[in-house]
Amino acid sequence: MALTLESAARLLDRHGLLREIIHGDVWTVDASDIDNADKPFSAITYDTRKVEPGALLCCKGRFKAEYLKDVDEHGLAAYVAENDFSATTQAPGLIVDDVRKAMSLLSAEFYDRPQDRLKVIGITGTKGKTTTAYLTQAMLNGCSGGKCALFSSVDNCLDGHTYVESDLTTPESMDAFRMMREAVDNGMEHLVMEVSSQAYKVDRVYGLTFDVAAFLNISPDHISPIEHPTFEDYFHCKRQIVKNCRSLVLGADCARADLIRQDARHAGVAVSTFALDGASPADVVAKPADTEHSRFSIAIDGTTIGELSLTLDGDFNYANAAAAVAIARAAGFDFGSSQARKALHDMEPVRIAGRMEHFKDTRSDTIAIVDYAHNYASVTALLDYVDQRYGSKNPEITLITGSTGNKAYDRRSEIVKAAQDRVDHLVLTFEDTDDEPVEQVCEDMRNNVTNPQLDVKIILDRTEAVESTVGADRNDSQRPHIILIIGKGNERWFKDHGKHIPYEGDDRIVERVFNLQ
Ligand SMILES: CC(=O)N[C@H]1[C@@H](OP(=O)(O)OP(=O)(O)OC[C@H]2O[C@@H](n3ccc(=O)[nH]c3=O)[C@H](O)[C@@H]2O)O[C@H](CO)[C@@H](O)[C@@H]1O[C@H](C)C(=O)N[C@@H](C)C(=O)N[C@H](CCC(=O)O)C(=O)O
Ligand SMILES: Nc1ncnc2c1ncn2[C@@H]1O[C@H](COP(=O)(O)OP(=O)(O)OP(=O)(O)O)[C@@H](O)[C@H]1O
Repeated sequence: MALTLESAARLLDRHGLLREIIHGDVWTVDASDIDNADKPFSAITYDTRKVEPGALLCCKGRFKAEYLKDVDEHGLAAYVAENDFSATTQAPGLIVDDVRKAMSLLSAEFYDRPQDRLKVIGITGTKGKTTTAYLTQAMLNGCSGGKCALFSSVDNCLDGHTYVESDLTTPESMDAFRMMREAVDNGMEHLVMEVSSQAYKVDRVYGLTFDVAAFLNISPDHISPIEHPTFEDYFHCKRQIVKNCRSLVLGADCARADLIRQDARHAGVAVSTFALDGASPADVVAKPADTEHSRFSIAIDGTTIGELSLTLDGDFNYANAAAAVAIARAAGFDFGSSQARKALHDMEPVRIAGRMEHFKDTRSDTIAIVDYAHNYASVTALLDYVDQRYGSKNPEITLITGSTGNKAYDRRSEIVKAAQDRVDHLVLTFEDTDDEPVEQVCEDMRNNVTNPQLDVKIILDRTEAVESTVGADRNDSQRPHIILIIGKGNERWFKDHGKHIPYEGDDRIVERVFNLQ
């Protein structure tokens, strides 16, 4: 059904969000007092620069009245806001208590509730969201003939096969519902999406019920004045997914799993679990099938359904694969049938640019790994992998890392804490920032080093940091070398003072220096 001023007002009122409608001198809660209240809006936007005749505008975030300067000439039909802008526009205003919640509800209606036509899967957790989302999409795509869409922090995919770089982990609600509509129109039946803590903090998924939600793990991250003031707030935001789903998949080893189970009990939501073998008991378990940990078997309810060998290395990625199996099962996939082997097989080739990418030098015994680890949990997982896979060769390990400026301050100590007793050399370098000087971020990290044996260098220019470390002459060295370059993945830009600045990319620099291009 088309969205009109009348139906928008009714919807907002039903959700207790509508204060009043203001149009010139008219203040009312009855939309029929406003001319054209039954005329469908032609478009919906949160950006005045995109207003077209007949559009509904949501004024959210750090919106300023001055943005409304030309909107009447562009034909604005109405706006939704927490403030009265009748002094700046002649369009009627739906004045609400919370514009972000209003925007989510209105966008869903404007796009004709595409979520009702999709099986929607939401994945949250501190680490593994993107990987689990890709693995789940591969499996659901395989069993549905390519009908699974994806919203992730790397790419969005609205047709099962075309991947377009994304801006946010979880899109703004309006963008999410617009993309869901496009996915439905493209014939998609499933949507797998990452759900960040910010998504709940700023109501990007308000009113959305996930058919299946996954809560992978939780550890401190994203703590800063512009993200979450405390770990409690970060965790609280993520926990909202539990009461907004029909079925929950939970990492059996997730910290504070008991609290998440309580949330699920209170919400009447069924819980199933996944884990790596040897940890907590779980419904879906991944267990190494060889000593190299390059193959794992997957068991559901104690019965092995098959084995898989992922292109993505690392035990943690098999935990992510077990999560994907548990998610697909909760979404209704029948692993009891002969399809189980194919489902596991569908996950094997999944690669995610910039995650666990290995590069072998042809001239020395050196391996460089480009990965997206950037907090305590992921750096620990990465070093556990290095230990498990290469530890017997006693390699010399160098870690090249920075940490983001202006936010996630806890990472500066946590990355150092995870690495300082497990690597030989630490190279601190550029990472995304806003206006905080990168020198300061690197100095903060250096000040967290307490291991006097650790060789620490600051090389602010990231290209130089990677080039000089990867290109160092190692011909005389007795030990093999592992160089871990983390935190940027395959990103081809830096964020600096709110702008994207082109960057060659960690992976490409390694390929160039190793002569692999
Ligand atoms: C805190 C937050 O959620 N900020 C997001 C938000 O900003 P905002 O609403 O304040 O928007 P703004 O850019 O200040 O502008 C205010 C409004 O004025 C409008 N405008 C602006 C200019 C104009 O001429 N006319 C006009 O109408 C803008 O379209 C906007 O709607 O809306 C923007 C797009 O609409 C987002 O890009 C932006 O995310 C910022 C950039 C961001 O990076 N946030 C991070 C913290 C984030 O969300 N991260 C999470 C987690 C990542 C993880 O887990 O690793 C994520 O989900 O990505
Ligand atoms: N299950 C896991 N446990 C611990 N570390 C993991 C796990 N899965 C992935 N990692 C590590 O975290 C990094 C990021 O993985 P991924 O992108 O899948 O997580 P994410 O939750 O989407 O992260 P972010 O929120 O930072 O985008 C990987 O490069 C790897 O180092």
